[in-house]
Amino acid sequence: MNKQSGTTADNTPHEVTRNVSVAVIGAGTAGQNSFRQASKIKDDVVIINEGFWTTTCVAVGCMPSKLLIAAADRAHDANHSGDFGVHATVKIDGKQVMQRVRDERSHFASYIKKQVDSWPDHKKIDGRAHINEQGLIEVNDELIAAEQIIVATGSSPFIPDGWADKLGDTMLTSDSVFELTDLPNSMAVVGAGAIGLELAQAFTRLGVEVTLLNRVKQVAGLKDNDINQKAIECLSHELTMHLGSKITDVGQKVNKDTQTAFIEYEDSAGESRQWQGDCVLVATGRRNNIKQLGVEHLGVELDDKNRPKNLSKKTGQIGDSDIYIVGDANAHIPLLHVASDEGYSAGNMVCENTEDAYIRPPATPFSIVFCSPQIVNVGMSLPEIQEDPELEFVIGRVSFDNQGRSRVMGVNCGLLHIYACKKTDRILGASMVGPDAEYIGHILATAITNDLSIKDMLDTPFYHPTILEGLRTALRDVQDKMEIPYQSQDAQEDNF
Ligand SMILES: Cc1cc2nc3c(=O)[nH]c(=O)nc-3n(C[C@H](O)[C@H](O)[C@H](O)COP(=O)(O)OP(=O)(O)OC[C@H]3O[C@@H](n4cnc5c(N)ncnc54)[C@H](O)[C@@H]3O)c2cc1C
Ligand SMILES: NC(=O)c1ccc[n+]([C@@H]2O[C@H](COP(=O)([O-])OP(=O)(O)OC[C@H]3O[C@@H](n4cnc5c(N)ncnc54)[C@H](O)[C@@H]3O)[C@@H](O)[C@H]2O)c1
Repeated sequence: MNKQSGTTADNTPHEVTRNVSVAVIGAGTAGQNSFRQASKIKDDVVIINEGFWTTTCVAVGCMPSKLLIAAADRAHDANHSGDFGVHATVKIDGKQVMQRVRDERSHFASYIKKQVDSWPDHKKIDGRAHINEQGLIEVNDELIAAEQIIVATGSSPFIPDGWADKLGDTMLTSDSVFELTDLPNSMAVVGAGAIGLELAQAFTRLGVEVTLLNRVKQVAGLKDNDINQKAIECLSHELTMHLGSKITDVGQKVNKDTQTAFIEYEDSAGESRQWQGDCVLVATGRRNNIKQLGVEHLGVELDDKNRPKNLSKKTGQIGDSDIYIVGDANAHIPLLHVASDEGYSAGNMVCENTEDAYIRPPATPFSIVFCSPQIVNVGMSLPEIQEDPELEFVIGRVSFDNQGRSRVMGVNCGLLHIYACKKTDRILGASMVGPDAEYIGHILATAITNDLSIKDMLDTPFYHPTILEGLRTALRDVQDKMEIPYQSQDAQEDNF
């Protein structure tokens, strides 16, 4: 790829302006990790980024969303303390809520900024990169020939065709919602994936009148029907959801200085309905930023969903080429820890850092949605297990509706399914909605990653009274269904 000249766009030079060993495109979590690792060994590494250098996670993703949820949870606890005989009067200051989200975000961003500021200026290029037909990188007035390229361009909110124009200023996405200076009175959230659920519930808890619409009767993409039904039941206690709705039109009505958004939809019974309110948060998925980049000029083939073919899930390398596609850009698993690991691995690969480099194996699939109760998936999904005729499996279950500590805390709604292999006594996967699911998920991910047996797990102490005892109940149920008589205790006995 070391070509010295080429046909370039009108505003870029026809001669190569610099030759580098490695070019990283995109300075989010994945790109920054790649750059840091590659720079440990090679001096001629550049990183090109358009927009903020403080990562999607910190600027418009994981952190501001969790900050909003933190405020919402405070409001929820205060509003529901009456059940415990503790009566509080709650006043929500929307301006202060949103200001704290941004102030704390700035705090997190300052660490990243400090790191980025420490990198030499000549290695950082602020601009939008494009790969031309010669495989050279065009950015601003530069034409860069790179021996190896790491693409870490992330993903962006997907907005259905025409909605941005029709909704105008009444449309929000996760890119703009954290810039609100006050809480709206009412909001529709479209999409019941991770973003839609987390934000719809958070705004509801903060007193916004929220209506959540989703195309299918499924939340958080849950693939286990029982867990999906339970999640819908638990979330419906406080969230107005219209699942299985088909949106037929969106728009805004302008009346003097005020704008109102509307959504026309057919509900799950086929009835035509209209929603009206202050704004619409579009959370209909994200798409990887790759289509316009020109990776096809590097010999990368994309499938019909714009996912690169021949992707190494360990390093992001495309076949045995000099191209790596990491993080959300490869649309494999668009989560922070995956972007971080892939970026780190690719950075080590390109500089052949065999000294202190450890290329991590692909992580056990693991996701958490931070709604209440939380939704967690670990390892293989139920359909994946069912598709494999070799896998003889049982499903161990526990309900959290009457689980001791969950009831004590007033968070007793939930269900955990553990899928376990009869032949190997190992956990294949799990799906859950319930309290403390983030911790239960981590224990299950550790068990799968480290090949622990059900027996190993049951030999581990479970403290009483904890919500985690629910996990033990499900493990005992697995054991019972496998007919392995390690500990013949009644699976439900430790509910209290
Ligand atoms: C609201 C929200 C909440 C989330 N919550 C969680 C969570 O709780 N847990 C979790 O694990 N994940 C969460 N995620 C997902 C997580 O944020 C992403 O998986 C992760 O940030 C992706 O990192 P990345 O490095 O791949 O991309 P990014 O951080 O997006 O970096 C990509 C960079 O490339 C730049 N770029 C794009 N195209 C070009 C180009 N042509 N030239 C130059 N630069 C370019 C972009 O501007 C950007 O700066 C959340 C996401 C959102 C939106
Ligand atoms: N806690 C977390 O880990 C976390 C939090 C937020 C985001 N994320 C990441 O961000 C990614 C994107 O999240 P997301 O929630 O935007 O996407 P998603 O793909 O998970 O969910 C989108 C939802 O929108 C629905 N939808 C799509 N088009 C629609 C339409 N026209 N009308 C009604 N419903 C429609 C889909 O049925 C789906 O339920 C996630 O996959 C995840 O990787 C993770």
